[in-house]
Amino acid sequence: MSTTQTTTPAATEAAPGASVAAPQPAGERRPGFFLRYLRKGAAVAAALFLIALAAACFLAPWIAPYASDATDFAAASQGPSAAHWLGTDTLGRDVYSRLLYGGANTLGPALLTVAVAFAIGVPVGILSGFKAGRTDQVVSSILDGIIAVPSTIFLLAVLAVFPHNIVIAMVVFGILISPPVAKVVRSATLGVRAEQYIDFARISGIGDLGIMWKHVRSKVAGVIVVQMTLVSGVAVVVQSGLEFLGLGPQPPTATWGNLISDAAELIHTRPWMLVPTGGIITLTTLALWFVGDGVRDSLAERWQGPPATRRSARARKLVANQRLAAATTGGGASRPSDALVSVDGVTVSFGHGASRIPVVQNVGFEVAAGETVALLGESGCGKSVTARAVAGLLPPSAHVDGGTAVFEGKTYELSDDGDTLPRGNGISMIFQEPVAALDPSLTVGTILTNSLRRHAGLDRKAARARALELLAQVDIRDPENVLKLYPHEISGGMAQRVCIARALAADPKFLIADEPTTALDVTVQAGVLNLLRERQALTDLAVLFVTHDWGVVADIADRCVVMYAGEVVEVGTVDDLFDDARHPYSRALLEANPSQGVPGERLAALPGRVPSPNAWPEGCRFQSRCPFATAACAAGPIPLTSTDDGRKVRCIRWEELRRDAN
Ligand SMILES: Nc1ncnc2c1ncn2[C@@H]1O[C@H](COP(=O)(O)OP(=O)(O)OP(=O)(O)O)[C@@H](O)[C@H]1O
Repeated sequence: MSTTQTTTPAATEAAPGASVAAPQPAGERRPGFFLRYLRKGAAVAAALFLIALAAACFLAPWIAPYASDATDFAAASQGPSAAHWLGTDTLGRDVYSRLLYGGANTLGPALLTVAVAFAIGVPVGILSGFKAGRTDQVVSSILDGIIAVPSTIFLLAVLAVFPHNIVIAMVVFGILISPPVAKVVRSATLGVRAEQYIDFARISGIGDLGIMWKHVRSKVAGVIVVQMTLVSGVAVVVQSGLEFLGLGPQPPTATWGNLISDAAELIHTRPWMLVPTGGIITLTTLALWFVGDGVRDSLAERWQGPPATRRSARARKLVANQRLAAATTGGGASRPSDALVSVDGVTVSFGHGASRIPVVQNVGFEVAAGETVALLGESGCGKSVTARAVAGLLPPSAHVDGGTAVFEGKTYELSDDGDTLPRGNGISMIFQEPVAALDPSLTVGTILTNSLRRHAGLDRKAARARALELLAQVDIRDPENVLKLYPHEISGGMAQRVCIARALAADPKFLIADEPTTALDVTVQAGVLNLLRERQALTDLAVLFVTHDWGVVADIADRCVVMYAGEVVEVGTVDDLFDDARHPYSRALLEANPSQGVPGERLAALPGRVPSPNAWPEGCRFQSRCPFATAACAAGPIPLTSTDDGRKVRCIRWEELRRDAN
């Protein structure tokens, strides 16, 4: 008897060696868009109503029981009957038939308004939100200027020039209503732009247009659909209002506005007339809104996954202990003489004008091919800002005030957008939240094959084959199955492996890893670090590893760059730092490291906190927390001194302190 074994997607993650990546429960696969929409009763009913209404209106000449202007004075002003389901008007015309004919005359121009508003508003909104900064400011000012135009007066002026031409009026209304649409789309785009998968796409070398098309469009689609339904409703109401005022097509042409106008004249004698004429507009508008909500929710559900989990403090402590033990057998590489990447003078500030504050100043480091350099320091020291400045992925509010990166002998001036950097097959990056770094609307297969087709120029079939290979290389079992999954359907550890696979797909020479294991479960972390080491050994990848975890440093790094309050305070090999840290901050950090603790003894704490960038003191920035600080430490800026043994330290007392300690 044969048995069939089923594996959950997360369980397909491999467990390399002893550092087993514990399987995590995967999310259930979600049904497709239409099935999700069909689960929403009100939205389905609304869509059916709108389809039936539109079909009936546009087929009115064939299905309406009477002609639009067929009069029957003998049956004038009657209520609903078998012959006239919604009654007749004062000329004996069938109200139901006129509603159908009027619907075609009303819905057509209203759809034109929507088409014009979105043809203008969507691209402008996406461009403005995505480019942000100066472009956004200019576009927003223009949009504000158009919004300030009193649209009703403008429409009346248009109708004065083109009397009763409701089509032109509604096209103009489409133009006038496009700025609010653009603003809503812009806001949604600004939110998407801040997502890590956009950074990931940028560091992969995808251009702005490609990112807007592949990653932004689908995320703002829900907002666009909701706006479309809202604008459609508004267009129907505005058009009917203009026709009600007698500014649209003249009687006997049937429009919903004209029908309401006729009914309003009989409000005292035959109030019933207002029910079908006003009711159809109300029902249409409501149905549009329900459809919009249903589409938006169905789109969003496609990539909504369970919230990301962070590992516990206890787990962090455990891994730090494990890794520190490993460090005692690890050897530190000496300072590289053949740096692949040489970063110098990185200075970044946030804010504008007088409130502009530097957060990173004059930071530099080198990384050789095959080397891992850890960028280390407490939270707020400027590690991520430095790493992002080098990758050209700073948020829009940040400004690069200076800095260069020499990469493979070529010098790049660092800039706010980093557009000139050799992204993709030069520099790549992986992030702290792996699931957030993967576009939730794309499957793992699409994410990887897009990257491969772009960078390696492979066709669809070859890209798929290479994607399978890459997944196998990052120790994912059953890659065939994983290719079909969405990011929310895989575990954090597997997502980080996919991110690494994607980063490696472009065959980069320099990988920036911004705390890539911090959000992962302790055992999964070890697997990811192993994987990075393996890939590095095979490809001679240079890695900048941002972390605040000495255990991780001991596990993976060759050298350390310790940062404090926006500047580098010490540079040395891992062994140098563990055996003979020279800056009091590095020493204090090591002493406060949980894995250094002696059982039964209180762990040394590092008192105080990193000063915020607007409160950096004159002189040594660590002075207020340093037990060895003297008046000289506050006298002026402390230089980063290179020592004879190839290390660097920013402390005027380091030699004296070292002598005292010995
Ligand atoms: N978007 C931002 N706007 C204003 N200030 C910011 C912004 N991002 C970072 N900063 C400031 O820049 C400084 C450096 O932050 P950064 O994130 O680089 O620190 P970090 O050492 O990487 O810390 P963590 O480990 O917590 O990420 C901090 O003072 C922080 O408050």
